[in-house]
Amino acid sequence: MEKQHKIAFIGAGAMAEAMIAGMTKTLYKPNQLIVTNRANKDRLSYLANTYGVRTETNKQQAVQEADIIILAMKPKDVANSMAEFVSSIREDHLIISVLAGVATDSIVELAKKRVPVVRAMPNTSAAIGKSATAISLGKFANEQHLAIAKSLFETVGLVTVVEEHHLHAVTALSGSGPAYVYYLVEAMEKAANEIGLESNVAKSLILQTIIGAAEMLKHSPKHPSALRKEVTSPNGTTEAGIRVLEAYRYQEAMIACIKRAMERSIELGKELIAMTK
Ligand SMILES: NC(=O)C1=CN([C@@H]2O[C@H](COP(=O)(O)OP(=O)(O)OC[C@H]3O[C@@H](n4cnc5c(N)ncnc54)[C@H](O)[C@@H]3O)[C@@H](O)[C@H]2O)C=CC1
Ligand SMILES: O=C(O)[C@@H]1CCC=N1
Repeated sequence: MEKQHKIAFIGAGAMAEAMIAGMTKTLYKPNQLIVTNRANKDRLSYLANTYGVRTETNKQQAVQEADIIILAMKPKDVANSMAEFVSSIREDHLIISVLAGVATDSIVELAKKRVPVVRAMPNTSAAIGKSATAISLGKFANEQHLAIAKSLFETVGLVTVVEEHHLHAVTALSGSGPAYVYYLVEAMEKAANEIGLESNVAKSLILQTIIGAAEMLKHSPKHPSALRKEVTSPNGTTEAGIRVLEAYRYQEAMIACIKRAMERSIELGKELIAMTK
């Protein structure tokens, strides 16, 4: 039987919870997960009560007990956080970082050891096993570490392996991606309200429309633009609506959004390097 890894989460926010929710629904027993955060004990109690995971306020203790350390704090907090448990990091640990923008080399430097690091970019759909996660290896990580990280993230969705420099793009696209979809839904809900639909009716219609379109994208061999054209009758309602989106440069806005998110990922990595110099 495969070894049951003990996993210490350092950081217990939105992303950690999404992973914990997904992981405890599948391969992991709650007692394999030890969760720590900066100081919020109520948050730890909530996670213990909701998922049955163990919580720990002593990060050194959590790290010592674990085989895998998952870094899940904000990028700006990683240096201070790792300083709290650096003496407990061993070279036989596997560190998995989900931090946006932060290079594996920066994590190795903060660990002050030749420790294997896997950098991952999941998204919050991990909570329901639907994350799109990309991972890449740091300089001391090998194929075995990759396999461990891959199987961990496969419990919460799809996993793809990319070269590390591509993780900035991945972060902008699929790490932040759920927020772009939620933003669209928010706009659709506002519109529905303004054109007089009752909110419950609108919600279920919007939800089914998004799910239906996503399933079409998944199962149809057609390009998204072909699927769009099938909805767009000449001189019909969709064409009239899309003309407005074009006037507002909707596609250009989305492209600019994703490019700016990618730039921000690069900035976050550089800000950490500047902070730790
Ligand atoms: N929220 C998302 O959709 C995604 C987030 N990420 C990455 O995940 C990381 C966490 O993001 P969120 O969960 O959204 O943030 P969050 O703000 O919800 O959670 C951050 C957590 O870090 C903890 N923390 C801060 N300083 C600490 C310290 N010194 N020691 C231990 N814990 C400490 C906080 O107590 C909190 O539990 C970020 O680096 C982000 O780039 C990656 C993919 C998606
Ligand atoms: O907004 C952020 O920085 C994080 C990374 C990807 C999603 N949330």
